[in-house]
Amino acid sequence: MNRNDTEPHIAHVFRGTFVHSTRQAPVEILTNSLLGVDDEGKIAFIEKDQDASRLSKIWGFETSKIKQLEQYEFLMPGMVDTHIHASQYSYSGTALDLPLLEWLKTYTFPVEAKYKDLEFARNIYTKVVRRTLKNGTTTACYFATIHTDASLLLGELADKLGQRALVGKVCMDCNPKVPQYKESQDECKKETDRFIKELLKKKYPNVKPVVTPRFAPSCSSALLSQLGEIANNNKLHIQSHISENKEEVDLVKKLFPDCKSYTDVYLKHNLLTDRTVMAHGCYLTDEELETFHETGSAISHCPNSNISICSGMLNVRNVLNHKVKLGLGTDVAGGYSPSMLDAMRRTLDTSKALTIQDPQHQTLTFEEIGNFEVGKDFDALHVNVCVPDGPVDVFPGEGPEVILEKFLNLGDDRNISAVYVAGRQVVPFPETQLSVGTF
Ligand SMILES: O=c1[nH]c(=O)c2nc[nH]c2[nH]1
Ligand SMILES: [Zn+2]
Repeated sequence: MNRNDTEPHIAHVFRGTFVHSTRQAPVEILTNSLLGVDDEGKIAFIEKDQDASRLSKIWGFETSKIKQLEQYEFLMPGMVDTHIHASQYSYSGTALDLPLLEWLKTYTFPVEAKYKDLEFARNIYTKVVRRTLKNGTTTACYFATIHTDASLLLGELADKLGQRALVGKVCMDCNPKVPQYKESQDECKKETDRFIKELLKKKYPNVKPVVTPRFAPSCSSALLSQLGEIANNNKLHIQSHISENKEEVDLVKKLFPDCKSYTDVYLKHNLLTDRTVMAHGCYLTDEELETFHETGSAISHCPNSNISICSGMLNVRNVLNHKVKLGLGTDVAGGYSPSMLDAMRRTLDTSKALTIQDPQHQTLTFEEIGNFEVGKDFDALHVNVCVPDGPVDVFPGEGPEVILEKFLNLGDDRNISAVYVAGRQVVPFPETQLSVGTF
């Protein structure tokens, strides 16, 4: 039963409570268990405690090295932010007083135009990667800006700080209201090719490019076609926005009169694939949701943003009934919080608001939050619900279910004592990374 030397070795073993979700059970809590992570960052085993000495022989670790989690501590899967604008982080928490199209013109485009300056970009991109990691985002699907070099820098920083990321150089060749912030169709294509080539050349293990048309109103039909082709030829992920706000949906109807719906615009340009993530989708019809299901495209639900800039309320229950893949996103800075705990809470708030409007609506419960399975990368949060002066109080008799629910509803980054991505501990930050650069 002993292992040979060519097999990976065990890097960490934890004993205690592990929270995960499986296909059968949205939330499963394993108590008194052992979880081993190998030196390739993969979960090697999850077993009951009493097997410690047998496991130590099989896997060749010393039982004295087991890290014991205490009563109010547990490990849970890292959180995935499926939609966040790294470039908008500088003004998150402000500028929430305009609807989408005016918000873009007034706040967003002028700020994004500044990312031509790489030092400006370095400061904000360092901060957003650190802030999201500290809040437990182990994977982020980022929009950057139209600038290739700054977008490459975001990829470099995510790699250096240890976050798993998809990074998108934003593509837009139409911007009548702020014409200085766009590229020509030709530049967009060339720069997207360069961005993909240079990012892939770095061979970062956990950072990859994602093809990123901003949204249909900022892209010509020719550009959308080219981006569809690039994504499909290179088997890359695609991200964009869809049906966020009513004015935007009407605008798309005018701009693409030959398409029968917003979804049809992306479908016709080969942008709906099983690697596509579209943010929002508040106004998608049942027929459009069927197209999402058929193409395997996913929706990123961004409830903070949807409420903050008064866009709409996505009926997640209906999306799930259509068996469309769904993830959650912060949509910083339309959403004001960089925390995925906030995204989970707002998801439930929105669902409850829909129930208030229509008591027949079936309110959501805790969403699927990722899972730990043997062979999966160990992207995990070490949670401690009981930290001095923290946001949560615990009381006698509270078991792991209550402790988990309190963390999800009341916890914050003070309760996230460590973050692991692919087995590497990335939070707390190493001493060498403690200085953050300029203001
Ligand atoms: O919430 C949003 N943020 C954006 O930056 C954006 N661009 C197009 N559509 C958008 N929606
Ligand atoms: Zn967005």
